[in-house]
Amino acid sequence: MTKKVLLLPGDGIGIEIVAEAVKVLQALRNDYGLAVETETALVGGAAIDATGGPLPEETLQLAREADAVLLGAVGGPKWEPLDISIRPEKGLLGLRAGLGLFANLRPALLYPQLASASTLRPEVVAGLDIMIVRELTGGIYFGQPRGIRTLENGERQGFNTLVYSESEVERIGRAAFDIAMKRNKRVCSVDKANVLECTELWREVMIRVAKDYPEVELSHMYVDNAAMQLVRAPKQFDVMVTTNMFGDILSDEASMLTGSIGMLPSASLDADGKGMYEPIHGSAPDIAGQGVANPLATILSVAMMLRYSLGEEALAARIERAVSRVLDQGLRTADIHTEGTTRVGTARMGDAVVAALAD
Ligand SMILES: NC(=O)C1=CN([C@@H]2O[C@H](COP(=O)(O)OP(=O)(O)OC[C@H]3O[C@@H](n4cnc5c(N)ncnc54)[C@H](O)[C@@H]3O)[C@@H](O)[C@H]2O)C=CC1
Ligand SMILES: CC(C)CC(=O)C(=O)O
Ligand SMILES: [Mg+2]
Repeated sequence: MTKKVLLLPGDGIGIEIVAEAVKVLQALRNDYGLAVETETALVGGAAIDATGGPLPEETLQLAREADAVLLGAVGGPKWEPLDISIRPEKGLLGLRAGLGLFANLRPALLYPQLASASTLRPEVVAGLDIMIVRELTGGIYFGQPRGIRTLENGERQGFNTLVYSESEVERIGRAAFDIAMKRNKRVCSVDKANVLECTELWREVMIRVAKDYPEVELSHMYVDNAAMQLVRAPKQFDVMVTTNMFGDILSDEASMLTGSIGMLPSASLDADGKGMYEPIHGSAPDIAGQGVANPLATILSVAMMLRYSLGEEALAARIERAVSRVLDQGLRTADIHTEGTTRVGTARMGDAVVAALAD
């Protein structure tokens, strides 16, 4: 049966990188038997400009009806501060919550060809393969109350609330342990349980969940130490499970160990495996429109889509091999360019991946 994929390019480089991912999807449809049809809808700043709001009801409905969603990125200076293309009531966070996408998988995998592009020494990152499992629909990004209020003395005060219920922690814990069972059977839960009661509960629940996975070794780490350990000895980690905000920050950090934030894909899954797929980076207004953004994180997000939502493992592996192949050819966008390699733009990188699908 033909699967439906909803494309949400969004803003800034989102438009450029999704165009390259679409080339890959089209090649898989034309030449490799992928039964897929795509539709495109508005989200983020583009939707604000066209309809007055960042998440039109029609977009949410199309996303619900689709088998999977591919998102570029949203936001930009035009819609900041307090970027309304992202905020929980309706923007990107509203889309994630509206689809129930509580489990965000962010694999920090080093392609060996990019060892010299990593911020760490090649011997420290060789073989790096971490799966960051980030809780995506709770925590401080969603907690109530929130806002900016004026105190009696006239001073203004900003406030946000970190909230997790046991069931929210348990389901993300189970997602992380299930993934660990298919990997090296080690989960490191990252919290700040020495200061925040909310994450004291998080730790308790993780310990409880671990009892159902006797083969998996559970460890705990405070987030400040985890941030340091990631740049000291990242290969100590297999699966890291953490809160929405900590996972947001740690995954951007981990991306640089793989060469660039332009290399990290992600899958955001609901309880039934339906998902939205997106690079972990944002709309990169500083390079938008220049044709230099790295499309590989988005193309690798298509591979995750094929694996997790469309049941096409062989085609997912084909994309990942193609990415490896273009790196073998020495092709690099500016963010991963190193001496002796060939600098290419966004479109040429996308075309090269399409050509390498045949290998
Ligand atoms: N999922 C989403 O839609 C996200 C949206 N944002 C939004 O994006 C906008 C920009 O946010 P920033 O904090 O600047 O984060 P960003 O991730 O957009 O950019 C950070 C830095 O990484 C570079 N970069 C990002 N992706 C790249 C790629 N594919 N190739 C080469 N270089 C790349 C950018 O040029 C920039 O120097 C903001 O409006 C923010 O709210 C931020 C993060 C995620
Ligand atoms: C809405 C933000 C949390 C976007 C972001 O930075 C991310 O998901 O990585
Ligand atoms: Mg982020």
